[in-house]
Amino acid sequence: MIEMHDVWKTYPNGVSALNGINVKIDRGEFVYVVGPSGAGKSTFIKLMYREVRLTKGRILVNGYNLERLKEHKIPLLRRQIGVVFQDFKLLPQLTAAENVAFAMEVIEAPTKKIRQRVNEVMELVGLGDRLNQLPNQLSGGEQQRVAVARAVVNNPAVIIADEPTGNLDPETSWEIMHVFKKINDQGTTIVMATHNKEIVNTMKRRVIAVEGGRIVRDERQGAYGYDD
Ligand SMILES: Nc1ncnc2c1ncn2[C@@H]1O[C@H](COP(=O)(O)OP(=O)(O)OP(=O)(O)O)[C@@H](O)[C@H]1O
Repeated sequence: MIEMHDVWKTYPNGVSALNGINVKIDRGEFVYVVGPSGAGKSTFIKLMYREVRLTKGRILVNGYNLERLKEHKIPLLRRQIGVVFQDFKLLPQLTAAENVAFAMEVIEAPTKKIRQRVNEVMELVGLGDRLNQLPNQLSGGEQQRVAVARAVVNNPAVIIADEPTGNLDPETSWEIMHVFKKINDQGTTIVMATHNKEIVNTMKRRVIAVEGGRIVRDERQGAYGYDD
């Protein structure tokens, strides 16, 4: 599903964010990426959807070699990857349902299919009764559910989430995690960078720890492993 072979990333300012990453993530896995601030977690996951370009090495995502990928094929790659951010990134002038529908409109899905699928994923995230609210009429947890619905609406093979519970209180964080678990149970691969110790320690999934741009730990049923 996702393979990195000796991947290095140096930013234009000279910061060496990743220093020789080797990893293989299989279809259907649920992977936490942990590590201290500035360790390279965001860089690691941004490489997976080509938000960041590597300096050296090779990355394969669902059969696509990311460095060889022609510009016009990038939408094809992105369709197979759903992304969830810490700050939700919803379009403020669109309703919850319209935010989710937008992700299908850009791939030119038929209108009828959009309506049906939007209802389905809004139910999946537990917001079947909030379709017409604007983001600022929703709580943080509800906004993140909309963002998760938007990420899954095109049936991606993988969801990449960067600190998705970072702005949420503990109870709301757990509600969001249950949504991610449900999506993973349906076969979608999930890669999540997080500082949430309690969630990582309770869920007991694969944990990849990054420090100084290197993978220092990779455990099947791992623990968070840091004090913060
Ligand atoms: N666009 C950029 N330009 C230059 N340096 C960057 C850029 N993005 C990240 N860095 C640097 O790369 C290193 C790794 O950053 P990254 O954001 O990947 O870490 P992180 O583990 O996700 O941190 P955090 O937990 O604080 O989000 C840091 O030294 C950071 O300052």
